Amino acid sequence: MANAVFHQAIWILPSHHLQNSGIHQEFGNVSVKSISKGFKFDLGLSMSRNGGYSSSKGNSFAVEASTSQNSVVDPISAPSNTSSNEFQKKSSEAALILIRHGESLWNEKNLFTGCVDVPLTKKGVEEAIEAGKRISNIPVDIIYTSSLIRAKMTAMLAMTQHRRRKVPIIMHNESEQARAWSQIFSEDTMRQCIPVITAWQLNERMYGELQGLNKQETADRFGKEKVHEWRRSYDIPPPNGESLEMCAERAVAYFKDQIETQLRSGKHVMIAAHGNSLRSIIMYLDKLTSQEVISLELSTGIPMLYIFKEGRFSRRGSPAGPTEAGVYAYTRVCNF
Ligand SMILES: O=C(O)[C@@H](CO)OP(=O)(O)O
Repeated sequence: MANAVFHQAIWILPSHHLQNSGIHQEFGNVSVKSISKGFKFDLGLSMSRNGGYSSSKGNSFAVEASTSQNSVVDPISAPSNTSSNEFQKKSSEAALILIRHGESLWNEKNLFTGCVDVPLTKKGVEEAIEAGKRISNIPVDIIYTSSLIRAKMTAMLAMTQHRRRKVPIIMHNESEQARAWSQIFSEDTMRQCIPVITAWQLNERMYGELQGLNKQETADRFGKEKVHEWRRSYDIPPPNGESLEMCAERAVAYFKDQIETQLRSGKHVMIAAHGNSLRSIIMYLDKLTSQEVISLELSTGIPMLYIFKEGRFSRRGSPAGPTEAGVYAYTRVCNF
Protein backbone atom coordinates (compact mmCIF):
# COMPACT_ATOMS: atom_id res chain seq x y z
CA MET A 1 0.00 0.00 0.00
CA ALA A 2 2.72 2.44 0.94
CA ASN A 3 4.47 1.94 -2.38
CA ALA A 4 1.28 2.52 -4.23
CA VAL A 5 0.74 5.69 -2.26
CA PHE A 6 4.13 7.14 -2.93
CA HIS A 7 4.80 6.04 -6.43
CA GLN A 8 1.55 6.59 -8.23
CA ALA A 9 1.03 10.19 -7.32
CA ILE A 10 1.67 11.50 -10.80
CA TRP A 11 -1.32 12.57 -12.81
CA ILE A 12 -0.24 13.29 -16.30
CA LEU A 13 -3.25 13.79 -18.50
CA PRO A 14 -6.11 15.33 -16.61
CA SER A 15 -8.45 15.69 -19.54
CA HIS A 16 -7.90 12.09 -20.52
CA HIS A 17 -8.73 10.91 -17.03
CA LEU A 18 -11.72 13.12 -16.87
CA GLN A 19 -13.00 11.77 -20.11
CA ASN A 20 -12.47 8.24 -18.94
CA SER A 21 -14.14 8.96 -15.69
CA GLY A 22 -17.01 10.80 -17.26
CA ILE A 23 -16.34 13.83 -15.10
CA HIS A 24 -16.03 16.07 -18.13
CA GLN A 25 -19.64 15.40 -18.96
CA GLU A 26 -20.74 16.94 -15.73
CA PHE A 27 -18.86 20.14 -16.14
CA GLY A 28 -21.13 23.08 -16.45
CA ASN A 29 -24.32 21.30 -15.58
CA VAL A 30 -25.03 22.94 -12.28
CA SER A 31 -28.51 24.31 -12.39
CA VAL A 32 -30.93 26.05 -10.13
CA LYS A 33 -34.43 24.78 -9.71
CA SER A 34 -37.35 26.53 -8.21
CA ILE A 35 -38.95 24.78 -5.33
CA SER A 36 -41.91 25.82 -3.33
CA LYS A 37 -40.14 27.81 -0.64
CA GLY A 38 -37.05 28.91 -2.37
CA PHE A 39 -34.39 27.85 -4.75
CA LYS A 40 -32.52 24.68 -4.66
CA PHE A 41 -29.16 24.20 -6.16
CA ASP A 42 -28.62 21.21 -8.22
CA LEU A 43 -25.82 20.50 -5.81
CA GLY A 44 -28.33 19.69 -3.14
CA LEU A 45 -28.00 22.88 -1.17
CA SER A 46 -31.11 24.73 -0.29
CA MET A 47 -31.19 28.40 -0.99
CA SER A 48 -33.84 29.65 1.33
CA ARG A 49 -36.03 32.42 0.12
CA ASN A 50 -37.37 34.78 2.74
CA GLY A 51 -36.37 32.25 5.27
CA GLY A 52 -38.25 34.17 7.89
CA TYR A 53 -35.53 36.60 8.47
CA SER A 54 -35.50 39.04 5.69
CA SER A 55 -37.23 40.74 2.88
CA SER A 56 -39.23 38.84 0.41
CA LYS A 57 -36.71 39.15 -2.35
CA GLY A 58 -33.74 37.76 -0.54
CA ASN A 59 -32.09 34.52 -1.41
CA SER A 60 -29.27 32.89 0.44
CA PHE A 61 -27.41 29.68 0.46
CA ALA A 62 -28.49 27.82 3.54
CA VAL A 63 -25.68 25.49 4.26
CA GLU A 64 -24.56 23.89 7.44
CA ALA A 65 -21.06 24.81 8.21
CA SER A 66 -20.54 22.09 10.72
CA THR A 67 -22.30 19.20 12.27
CA SER A 68 -22.56 21.08 15.50
CA GLN A 69 -24.30 24.16 14.20
CA ASN A 70 -27.96 24.58 14.08
CA SER A 71 -29.41 24.94 10.80
CA VAL A 72 -28.17 24.03 7.76
CA VAL A 73 -29.32 22.76 5.13
CA ASP A 74 -31.46 20.49 3.67
CA PRO A 75 -29.71 17.28 3.72
CA ILE A 76 -29.14 16.18 0.21
CA SER A 77 -32.27 14.54 -0.86
CA ALA A 78 -32.33 11.39 -2.84
CA PRO A 79 -34.20 11.60 -6.09
CA SER A 80 -37.81 10.98 -5.44
CA ASN A 81 -38.30 8.92 -8.52
CA THR A 82 -36.19 7.30 -11.04
CA SER A 83 -36.58 10.45 -12.91
CA SER A 84 -33.35 10.37 -14.39
CA ASN A 85 -30.74 8.20 -15.61
CA GLU A 86 -29.15 11.58 -15.80
CA PHE A 87 -29.19 11.87 -12.02
CA GLN A 88 -28.10 8.32 -11.51
CA LYS A 89 -25.23 8.76 -13.85
CA LYS A 90 -24.41 11.97 -12.16
CA SER A 91 -24.67 10.61 -8.67
CA SER A 92 -22.47 7.67 -9.47
CA GLU A 93 -19.33 9.69 -10.04
CA ALA A 94 -17.88 12.83 -8.57
CA ALA A 95 -14.56 14.65 -8.34
CA LEU A 96 -12.90 15.30 -5.00
CA ILE A 97 -10.00 17.77 -4.97
CA LEU A 98 -7.85 18.10 -1.87
CA ILE A 99 -5.44 21.01 -1.48
CA ARG A 100 -3.12 21.68 1.38
CA HIS A 101 -2.87 25.47 1.79
CA GLY A 102 0.03 27.36 0.22
CA GLU A 103 3.08 28.31 2.26
CA SER A 104 2.18 30.36 5.35
CA LEU A 105 4.30 32.93 7.14
CA TRP A 106 5.03 30.38 9.83
CA ASN A 107 5.86 27.63 7.33
CA GLU A 108 8.42 30.10 6.00
CA LYS A 109 9.81 30.68 9.50
CA ASN A 110 9.74 26.93 10.25
CA LEU A 111 7.43 27.37 13.26
CA PHE A 112 4.87 24.87 14.54
CA THR A 113 1.56 26.45 13.56
CA GLY A 114 -1.33 24.12 14.42
CA CYS A 115 -4.48 26.14 15.08
CA VAL A 116 -2.75 29.55 15.08
CA ASP A 117 -4.38 31.55 12.30
CA VAL A 118 -1.49 32.68 10.09
CA PRO A 119 -1.82 34.03 6.53
CA LEU A 120 -0.03 32.96 3.35
CA THR A 121 3.30 34.31 2.20
CA LYS A 122 3.69 35.73 -1.30
CA LYS A 123 5.03 32.31 -2.30
CA GLY A 124 1.94 30.74 -0.73
CA VAL A 125 -0.29 33.04 -2.76
CA GLU A 126 1.55 31.99 -5.91
CA GLU A 127 1.27 28.32 -4.97
CA ALA A 128 -2.48 28.71 -4.51
CA ILE A 129 -2.83 30.37 -7.91
CA GLU A 130 -0.74 27.62 -9.50
CA ALA A 131 -2.93 25.01 -7.79
CA GLY A 132 -5.93 26.75 -9.32
CA LYS A 133 -4.41 26.42 -12.78
CA ARG A 134 -3.97 22.69 -12.25
CA ILE A 135 -7.61 22.19 -11.40
CA SER A 136 -9.10 24.84 -13.69
CA ASN A 137 -10.85 22.24 -15.86
CA ILE A 138 -12.15 20.06 -13.06
CA PRO A 139 -15.74 20.78 -12.04
CA VAL A 140 -16.33 22.17 -8.56
CA ASP A 141 -19.86 22.48 -7.13
CA ILE A 142 -19.04 23.15 -3.50
CA ILE A 143 -15.93 24.05 -1.53
CA TYR A 144 -15.02 23.15 2.04
CA THR A 145 -12.24 24.90 3.91
CA SER A 146 -11.05 24.91 7.47
CA SER A 147 -11.86 28.00 9.48
CA LEU A 148 -8.24 29.19 9.20
CA ILE A 149 -7.27 32.02 6.88
CA ARG A 150 -4.47 30.13 5.09
CA ALA A 151 -6.94 27.50 3.85
CA LYS A 152 -9.58 30.07 2.93
CA MET A 153 -7.04 32.17 1.04
CA THR A 154 -5.86 29.10 -0.84
CA ALA A 155 -9.37 28.10 -1.90
CA MET A 156 -10.28 31.60 -3.01
CA LEU A 157 -7.05 32.21 -4.90
CA ALA A 158 -7.27 28.82 -6.60
CA MET A 159 -10.79 29.57 -7.78
CA THR A 160 -9.67 32.78 -9.49
CA GLN A 161 -8.12 30.47 -12.10
CA HIS A 162 -11.12 28.27 -12.68
CA ARG A 163 -12.45 28.04 -16.18
CA ARG A 164 -16.06 28.52 -15.14
CA ARG A 165 -15.30 31.86 -13.52
CA LYS A 166 -17.84 31.23 -10.79
CA VAL A 167 -17.45 33.27 -7.65
CA PRO A 168 -16.75 31.39 -4.42
CA ILE A 169 -18.94 32.81 -1.64
CA ILE A 170 -18.31 32.04 2.02
CA MET A 171 -21.48 30.90 3.77
CA HIS A 172 -22.18 32.68 7.03
CA ASN A 173 -24.47 30.48 9.04
CA GLU A 174 -23.14 31.44 12.44
CA SER A 175 -26.32 33.32 13.29
CA GLU A 176 -29.68 34.11 11.74
CA GLN A 177 -28.56 37.67 11.27
CA ALA A 178 -25.36 36.64 9.54
CA ARG A 179 -27.41 34.44 7.26
CA ALA A 180 -29.95 37.16 6.58
CA TRP A 181 -27.37 39.86 6.00
CA SER A 182 -25.47 37.78 3.46
CA GLN A 183 -28.40 37.02 1.24
CA ILE A 184 -28.18 37.35 -2.52
CA PHE A 185 -31.03 38.96 -4.39
CA SER A 186 -30.48 37.72 -7.92
CA GLU A 187 -31.01 34.22 -9.20
CA ASP A 188 -28.65 34.88 -12.06
CA THR A 189 -25.93 35.94 -9.68
CA MET A 190 -26.56 32.91 -7.52
CA ARG A 191 -26.08 30.68 -10.52
CA GLN A 192 -22.63 32.15 -10.85
CA CYS A 193 -21.65 31.40 -7.25
CA ILE A 194 -20.04 28.41 -5.56
CA PRO A 195 -20.79 27.99 -1.86
CA VAL A 196 -17.78 27.82 0.43
CA ILE A 197 -18.37 26.11 3.75
CA THR A 198 -15.89 26.70 6.51
CA ALA A 199 -15.58 24.05 9.17
CA TRP A 200 -13.32 24.06 12.24
CA GLN A 201 -13.29 20.28 12.03
CA LEU A 202 -10.95 20.61 9.02
CA ASN A 203 -8.50 22.80 10.94
CA GLU A 204 -4.89 21.81 11.35
CA ARG A 205 -4.25 19.48 14.24
CA MET A 206 -3.88 21.41 17.49
CA TYR A 207 -0.16 21.33 18.18
CA GLY A 208 -0.39 22.06 21.90
CA GLU A 209 2.71 23.48 23.52
CA LEU A 210 4.66 23.25 20.29
CA GLN A 211 2.63 26.06 18.65
CA GLY A 212 4.96 28.98 17.91
CA LEU A 213 8.16 26.99 18.55
CA ASN A 214 10.81 26.63 15.89
CA LYS A 215 10.85 23.08 14.48
CA GLN A 216 14.62 22.81 14.22
CA GLU A 217 15.19 24.21 17.73
CA THR A 218 12.56 21.84 19.11
CA ALA A 219 14.31 18.89 17.44
CA ASP A 220 17.64 20.05 18.87
CA ARG A 221 16.13 20.34 22.33
CA PHE A 222 14.00 17.20 22.56
CA GLY A 223 15.76 15.02 19.99
CA LYS A 224 14.95 14.43 16.36
CA GLU A 225 13.25 11.08 16.99
CA LYS A 226 10.96 12.41 19.69
CA VAL A 227 9.91 15.39 17.59
CA HIS A 228 9.39 13.19 14.54
CA GLU A 229 7.16 10.99 16.69
CA TRP A 230 5.12 14.01 17.76
CA ARG A 231 4.85 15.22 14.17
CA ARG A 232 4.15 12.04 12.28
CA SER A 233 3.07 9.18 14.51
CA TYR A 234 -0.60 8.24 14.48
CA ASP A 235 -1.40 8.05 18.15
CA ILE A 236 1.26 9.97 20.09
CA PRO A 237 0.14 13.55 20.78
CA PRO A 238 2.55 16.45 21.18
CA PRO A 239 2.46 17.95 24.69
CA ASN A 240 -1.13 19.04 25.35
CA GLY A 241 -1.96 18.80 21.65
CA GLU A 242 -3.80 16.48 19.30
CA SER A 243 -2.37 13.27 17.87
CA LEU A 244 -3.24 12.48 14.27
CA GLU A 245 -5.75 9.99 15.66
CA MET A 246 -7.47 12.75 17.65
CA CYS A 247 -7.43 15.04 14.62
CA ALA A 248 -9.00 12.24 12.55
CA GLU A 249 -11.80 11.86 15.08
CA ARG A 250 -13.18 15.24 14.06
CA ALA A 251 -11.82 15.68 10.51
CA VAL A 252 -12.72 12.25 9.16
CA ALA A 253 -16.04 12.27 11.00
CA TYR A 254 -16.86 15.59 9.34
CA PHE A 255 -15.73 14.26 5.98
CA LYS A 256 -17.98 11.21 6.28
CA ASP A 257 -20.99 13.13 7.61
CA GLN A 258 -20.90 16.20 5.39
CA ILE A 259 -18.57 15.86 2.44
CA GLU A 260 -19.10 12.25 1.49
CA THR A 261 -22.81 12.98 1.47
CA GLN A 262 -22.25 15.61 -1.20
CA LEU A 263 -20.11 13.25 -3.24
CA ARG A 264 -22.71 10.49 -3.01
CA SER A 265 -25.23 12.84 -4.56
CA GLY A 266 -22.86 13.53 -7.45
CA LYS A 267 -21.51 16.91 -6.35
CA HIS A 268 -17.93 17.78 -7.19
CA VAL A 269 -16.12 18.91 -4.08
CA MET A 270 -12.93 20.80 -3.33
CA ILE A 271 -11.39 20.80 0.15
CA ALA A 272 -8.70 23.28 1.16
CA ALA A 273 -7.20 22.31 4.49
CA HIS A 274 -3.93 21.40 6.22
CA GLY A 275 -1.07 18.96 6.28
CA ASN A 276 -2.40 16.88 9.14
CA SER A 277 -6.16 17.23 8.76
CA LEU A 278 -5.68 16.14 5.14
CA ARG A 279 -3.30 13.34 6.16
CA SER A 280 -6.06 11.95 8.35
CA ILE A 281 -8.58 12.18 5.50
CA ILE A 282 -6.16 10.61 3.01
CA MET A 283 -5.48 7.84 5.51
CA TYR A 284 -9.21 7.11 5.36
CA LEU A 285 -9.51 7.47 1.57
CA ASP A 286 -6.44 5.38 0.76
CA LYS A 287 -6.99 2.93 3.63
CA LEU A 288 -3.51 3.53 5.01
CA THR A 289 -2.43 1.80 8.18
CA SER A 290 -1.16 3.72 11.20
CA GLN A 291 2.35 2.65 10.13
CA GLU A 292 1.95 3.76 6.54
CA VAL A 293 0.60 7.18 7.44
CA ILE A 294 3.86 7.99 9.25
CA SER A 295 5.57 8.42 5.86
CA LEU A 296 2.77 10.41 4.28
CA GLU A 297 3.81 14.01 3.63
CA LEU A 298 1.84 16.60 1.70
CA SER A 299 3.40 19.48 -0.15
CA THR A 300 1.93 22.96 0.20
CA GLY A 301 -0.31 24.12 -2.62
CA ILE A 302 -0.39 20.89 -4.61
CA PRO A 303 -3.90 19.68 -5.44
CA MET A 304 -4.76 15.99 -5.40
CA LEU A 305 -7.64 14.51 -7.30
CA TYR A 306 -9.82 11.57 -6.30
CA ILE A 307 -12.78 10.15 -8.18
CA PHE A 308 -15.68 8.92 -6.10
CA LYS A 309 -17.54 6.20 -7.94
CA GLU A 310 -19.90 3.52 -6.71
CA GLY A 311 -19.02 4.25 -3.12
CA ARG A 312 -15.27 3.97 -3.65
CA PHE A 313 -12.48 6.52 -3.90
CA SER A 314 -9.75 6.17 -6.47
CA ARG A 315 -6.79 8.44 -6.35
CA ARG A 316 -5.66 10.16 -9.51
CA GLY A 317 -2.80 12.05 -7.87
CA SER A 318 -1.99 15.59 -8.79
CA PRO A 319 -3.41 17.17 -11.92
CA ALA A 320 -0.68 18.37 -14.24
CA GLY A 321 0.24 22.02 -14.29
CA PRO A 322 0.23 24.07 -17.48
CA THR A 323 4.01 23.97 -17.80
CA GLU A 324 4.90 20.46 -16.71
CA ALA A 325 3.82 16.89 -17.19
CA GLY A 326 3.02 16.08 -13.59
CA VAL A 327 4.01 16.63 -10.02
CA TYR A 328 4.21 14.57 -6.89
CA ALA A 329 1.57 15.44 -4.39
CA TYR A 330 3.28 13.48 -1.65
CA THR A 331 6.85 13.43 -0.51
CA ARG A 332 8.71 11.18 1.86
CA VAL A 333 10.67 13.81 3.73
CA CYS A 334 9.75 15.38 7.03
CA ASN A 335 11.76 18.57 7.00
CA PHE A 336 12.98 20.27 10.10
O1 LIG B 1 3.18 23.42 11.94
C1 LIG B 1 2.16 22.79 11.59
O2 LIG B 1 1.02 23.10 11.96
C2 LIG B 1 2.29 21.57 10.70
C3 LIG B 1 2.03 21.86 9.28
O3 LIG B 1 2.68 22.98 8.81
O4 LIG B 1 3.60 21.10 10.85
P1 LIG B 1 4.04 19.61 10.57
O5 LIG B 1 4.91 19.67 9.35
O6 LIG B 1 4.80 19.19 11.77
O7 LIG B 1 2.84 18.77 10.36
